Amino acid sequence: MLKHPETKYRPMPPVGLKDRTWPDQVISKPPIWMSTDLRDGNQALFEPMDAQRKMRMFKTLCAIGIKQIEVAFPSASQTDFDFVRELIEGDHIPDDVTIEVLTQAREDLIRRTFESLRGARQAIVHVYNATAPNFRRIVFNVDEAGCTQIAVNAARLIKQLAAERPETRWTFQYSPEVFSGTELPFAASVCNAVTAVWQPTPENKIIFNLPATVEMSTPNVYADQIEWMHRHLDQRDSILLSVHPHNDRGCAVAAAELAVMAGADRVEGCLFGNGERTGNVDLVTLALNLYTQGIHPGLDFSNINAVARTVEDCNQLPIHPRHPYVGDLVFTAFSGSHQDAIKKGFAAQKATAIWEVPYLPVDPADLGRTYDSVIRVNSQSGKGGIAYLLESTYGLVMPRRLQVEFSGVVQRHTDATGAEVTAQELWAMFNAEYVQTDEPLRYVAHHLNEHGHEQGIRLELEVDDRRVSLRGEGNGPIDAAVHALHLPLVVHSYEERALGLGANARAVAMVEVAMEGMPVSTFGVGIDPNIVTASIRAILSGANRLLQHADQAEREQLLKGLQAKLKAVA
Ligand SMILES: CC(=O)SCCNC(=O)CCNC(=O)[C@H](O)C(C)(C)COP(=O)(O)OP(=O)(O)OC[C@H]1O[C@@H](n2cnc3c(N)ncnc32)[C@H](O)[C@@H]1OP(=O)(O)O
Ligand SMILES: CC(C)C(=O)C(=O)O
Repeated sequence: MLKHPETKYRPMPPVGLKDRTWPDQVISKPPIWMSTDLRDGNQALFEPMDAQRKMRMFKTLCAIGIKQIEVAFPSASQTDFDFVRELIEGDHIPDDVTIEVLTQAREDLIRRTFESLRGARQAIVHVYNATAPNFRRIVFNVDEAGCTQIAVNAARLIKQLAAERPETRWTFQYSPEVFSGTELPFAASVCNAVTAVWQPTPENKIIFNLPATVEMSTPNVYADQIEWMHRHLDQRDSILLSVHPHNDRGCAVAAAELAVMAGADRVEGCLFGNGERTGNVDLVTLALNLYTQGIHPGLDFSNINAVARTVEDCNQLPIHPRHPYVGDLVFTAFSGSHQDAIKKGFAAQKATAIWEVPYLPVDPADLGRTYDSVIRVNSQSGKGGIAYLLESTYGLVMPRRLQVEFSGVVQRHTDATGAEVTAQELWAMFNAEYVQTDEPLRYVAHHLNEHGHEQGIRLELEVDDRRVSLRGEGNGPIDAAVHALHLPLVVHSYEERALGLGANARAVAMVEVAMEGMPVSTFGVGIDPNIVTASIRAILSGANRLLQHADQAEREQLLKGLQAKLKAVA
């Protein structure tokens, strides 16, 4: 990097449009979308698409609902020429779709381009020449008049060749290439010269496409450039004003949106932002940005993953996992406070039609994406995400204090491994930590009996590998089981819930227990088809976990009553 970049690079001058109106505009309808995936996108690939991939892309674009599709640069290669012929001769073009083709402003190329379009019902012929001063000087070695003449000559030839083929409904399009770096009065004067040749009417409009061939400025400057042209083009009511932003500064989406606010009627771009260098503007992001404002973009991304896989296959380029709306990770929250807010948001969402889930600008389901991947757990996660995964995957609804306790268990694991844990791994950890805790007390069976007003229980356990039978009484089965254990056990809370539905339903009981004389409480969990068995298992789980956390002296003290009982029954 240079210490003094000002010695090598010049800042883009502002347009100085003092009475600009675009900042106050609100986009209330979608622009006309034009896909250039098969042209600008295709020319930017390691390997341009073959005929099959081109056809797959074309059909996908049609299925999404794009009505103008730049299908080729027919004079550039036989593949491109043949593809246009196949579309026309194979009758692959839906009636409401217009194909477009690009050509340089050169006679031989324009003639070849028209040849490729023979027999088309309707077509847009798109011609360009670069108008920026460095192109005039370095590439073409022409002055302004010479540059204008290239455009005018091409416009004349196109008009003439179209008139010779009246069976096709023609639309003409002209791009002053590198508009973003062209002096505005000159850009307008070239366009107006082309208008004078093509003589459009409001019923038979022409298209002027103003490309940010290289994105050179902040998007507000591009918006000023577009508004300036919008005001200075002759016969504006006979012109569709189109933009073609590239993404060199990473602002193409913003530039396109501001350009539409500034008067553009049409946007050219590619799906997921493919295209030369940093890409063309991403049509999917633009469309879904509109959608999240409550404006239907007229494009269908209700199965966005399928579109993404097709585009990746056609382009042989991967889509970034953080790409807006479509990336694998864009509906995923790892961090705890996000997970907590999303979990609460989903619950609150059931009561309202307007989408309000925090952190999610769009309902993933609208794009055919599932909630499964919304919340993922790693060391940045909190109890909300863990609880969400166990609830959404296994139907386990944990009391808040159990969520807090279990998230400590998960946190120790994720801190140690540094890895993400799946819902299946969480469930296994939960079972190992709570449900399968049977040391030193292992449940074998129980038998209930009535003792007057009291509930009696005979509890069959294995204690340190010894089978024992303990009796207790209480005001219910849980109380009776606690008494049977002869442990100084206090039950702080008890919750039971169903896991699953119908014949496969099981009960889950969750108790918070403490030992008298010990400062800590902990949870025990039991799962069983029978609710009483689940509850007794939960008590044993809680007792075992307390005993495991006690030191040797505490453990002996706590087990004193039970040991005495065991001696007595031996
Ligand atoms: C910004 C964009 O994406 S524009 C689209 C760019 N896409 C492509 O270029 C892909 C397709 N193009 C090609 O395959 C080739 O350029 C072809 C087949 C069309 C033409 O190839 P060639 O005849 O070999 O010419 P080449 O591409 O090298 O062009 C150079 C000549 O065309 C002239 N030229 C370039 N663009 C234009 C234009 N838009 N209008 C008029 N003349 C032009 C140049 O000044 C140069 O002229 P010179 O030879 O007299 O100096
Ligand atoms: C031909 C034009 C529209 C182009 O692709 C560009 O300028 O980026």
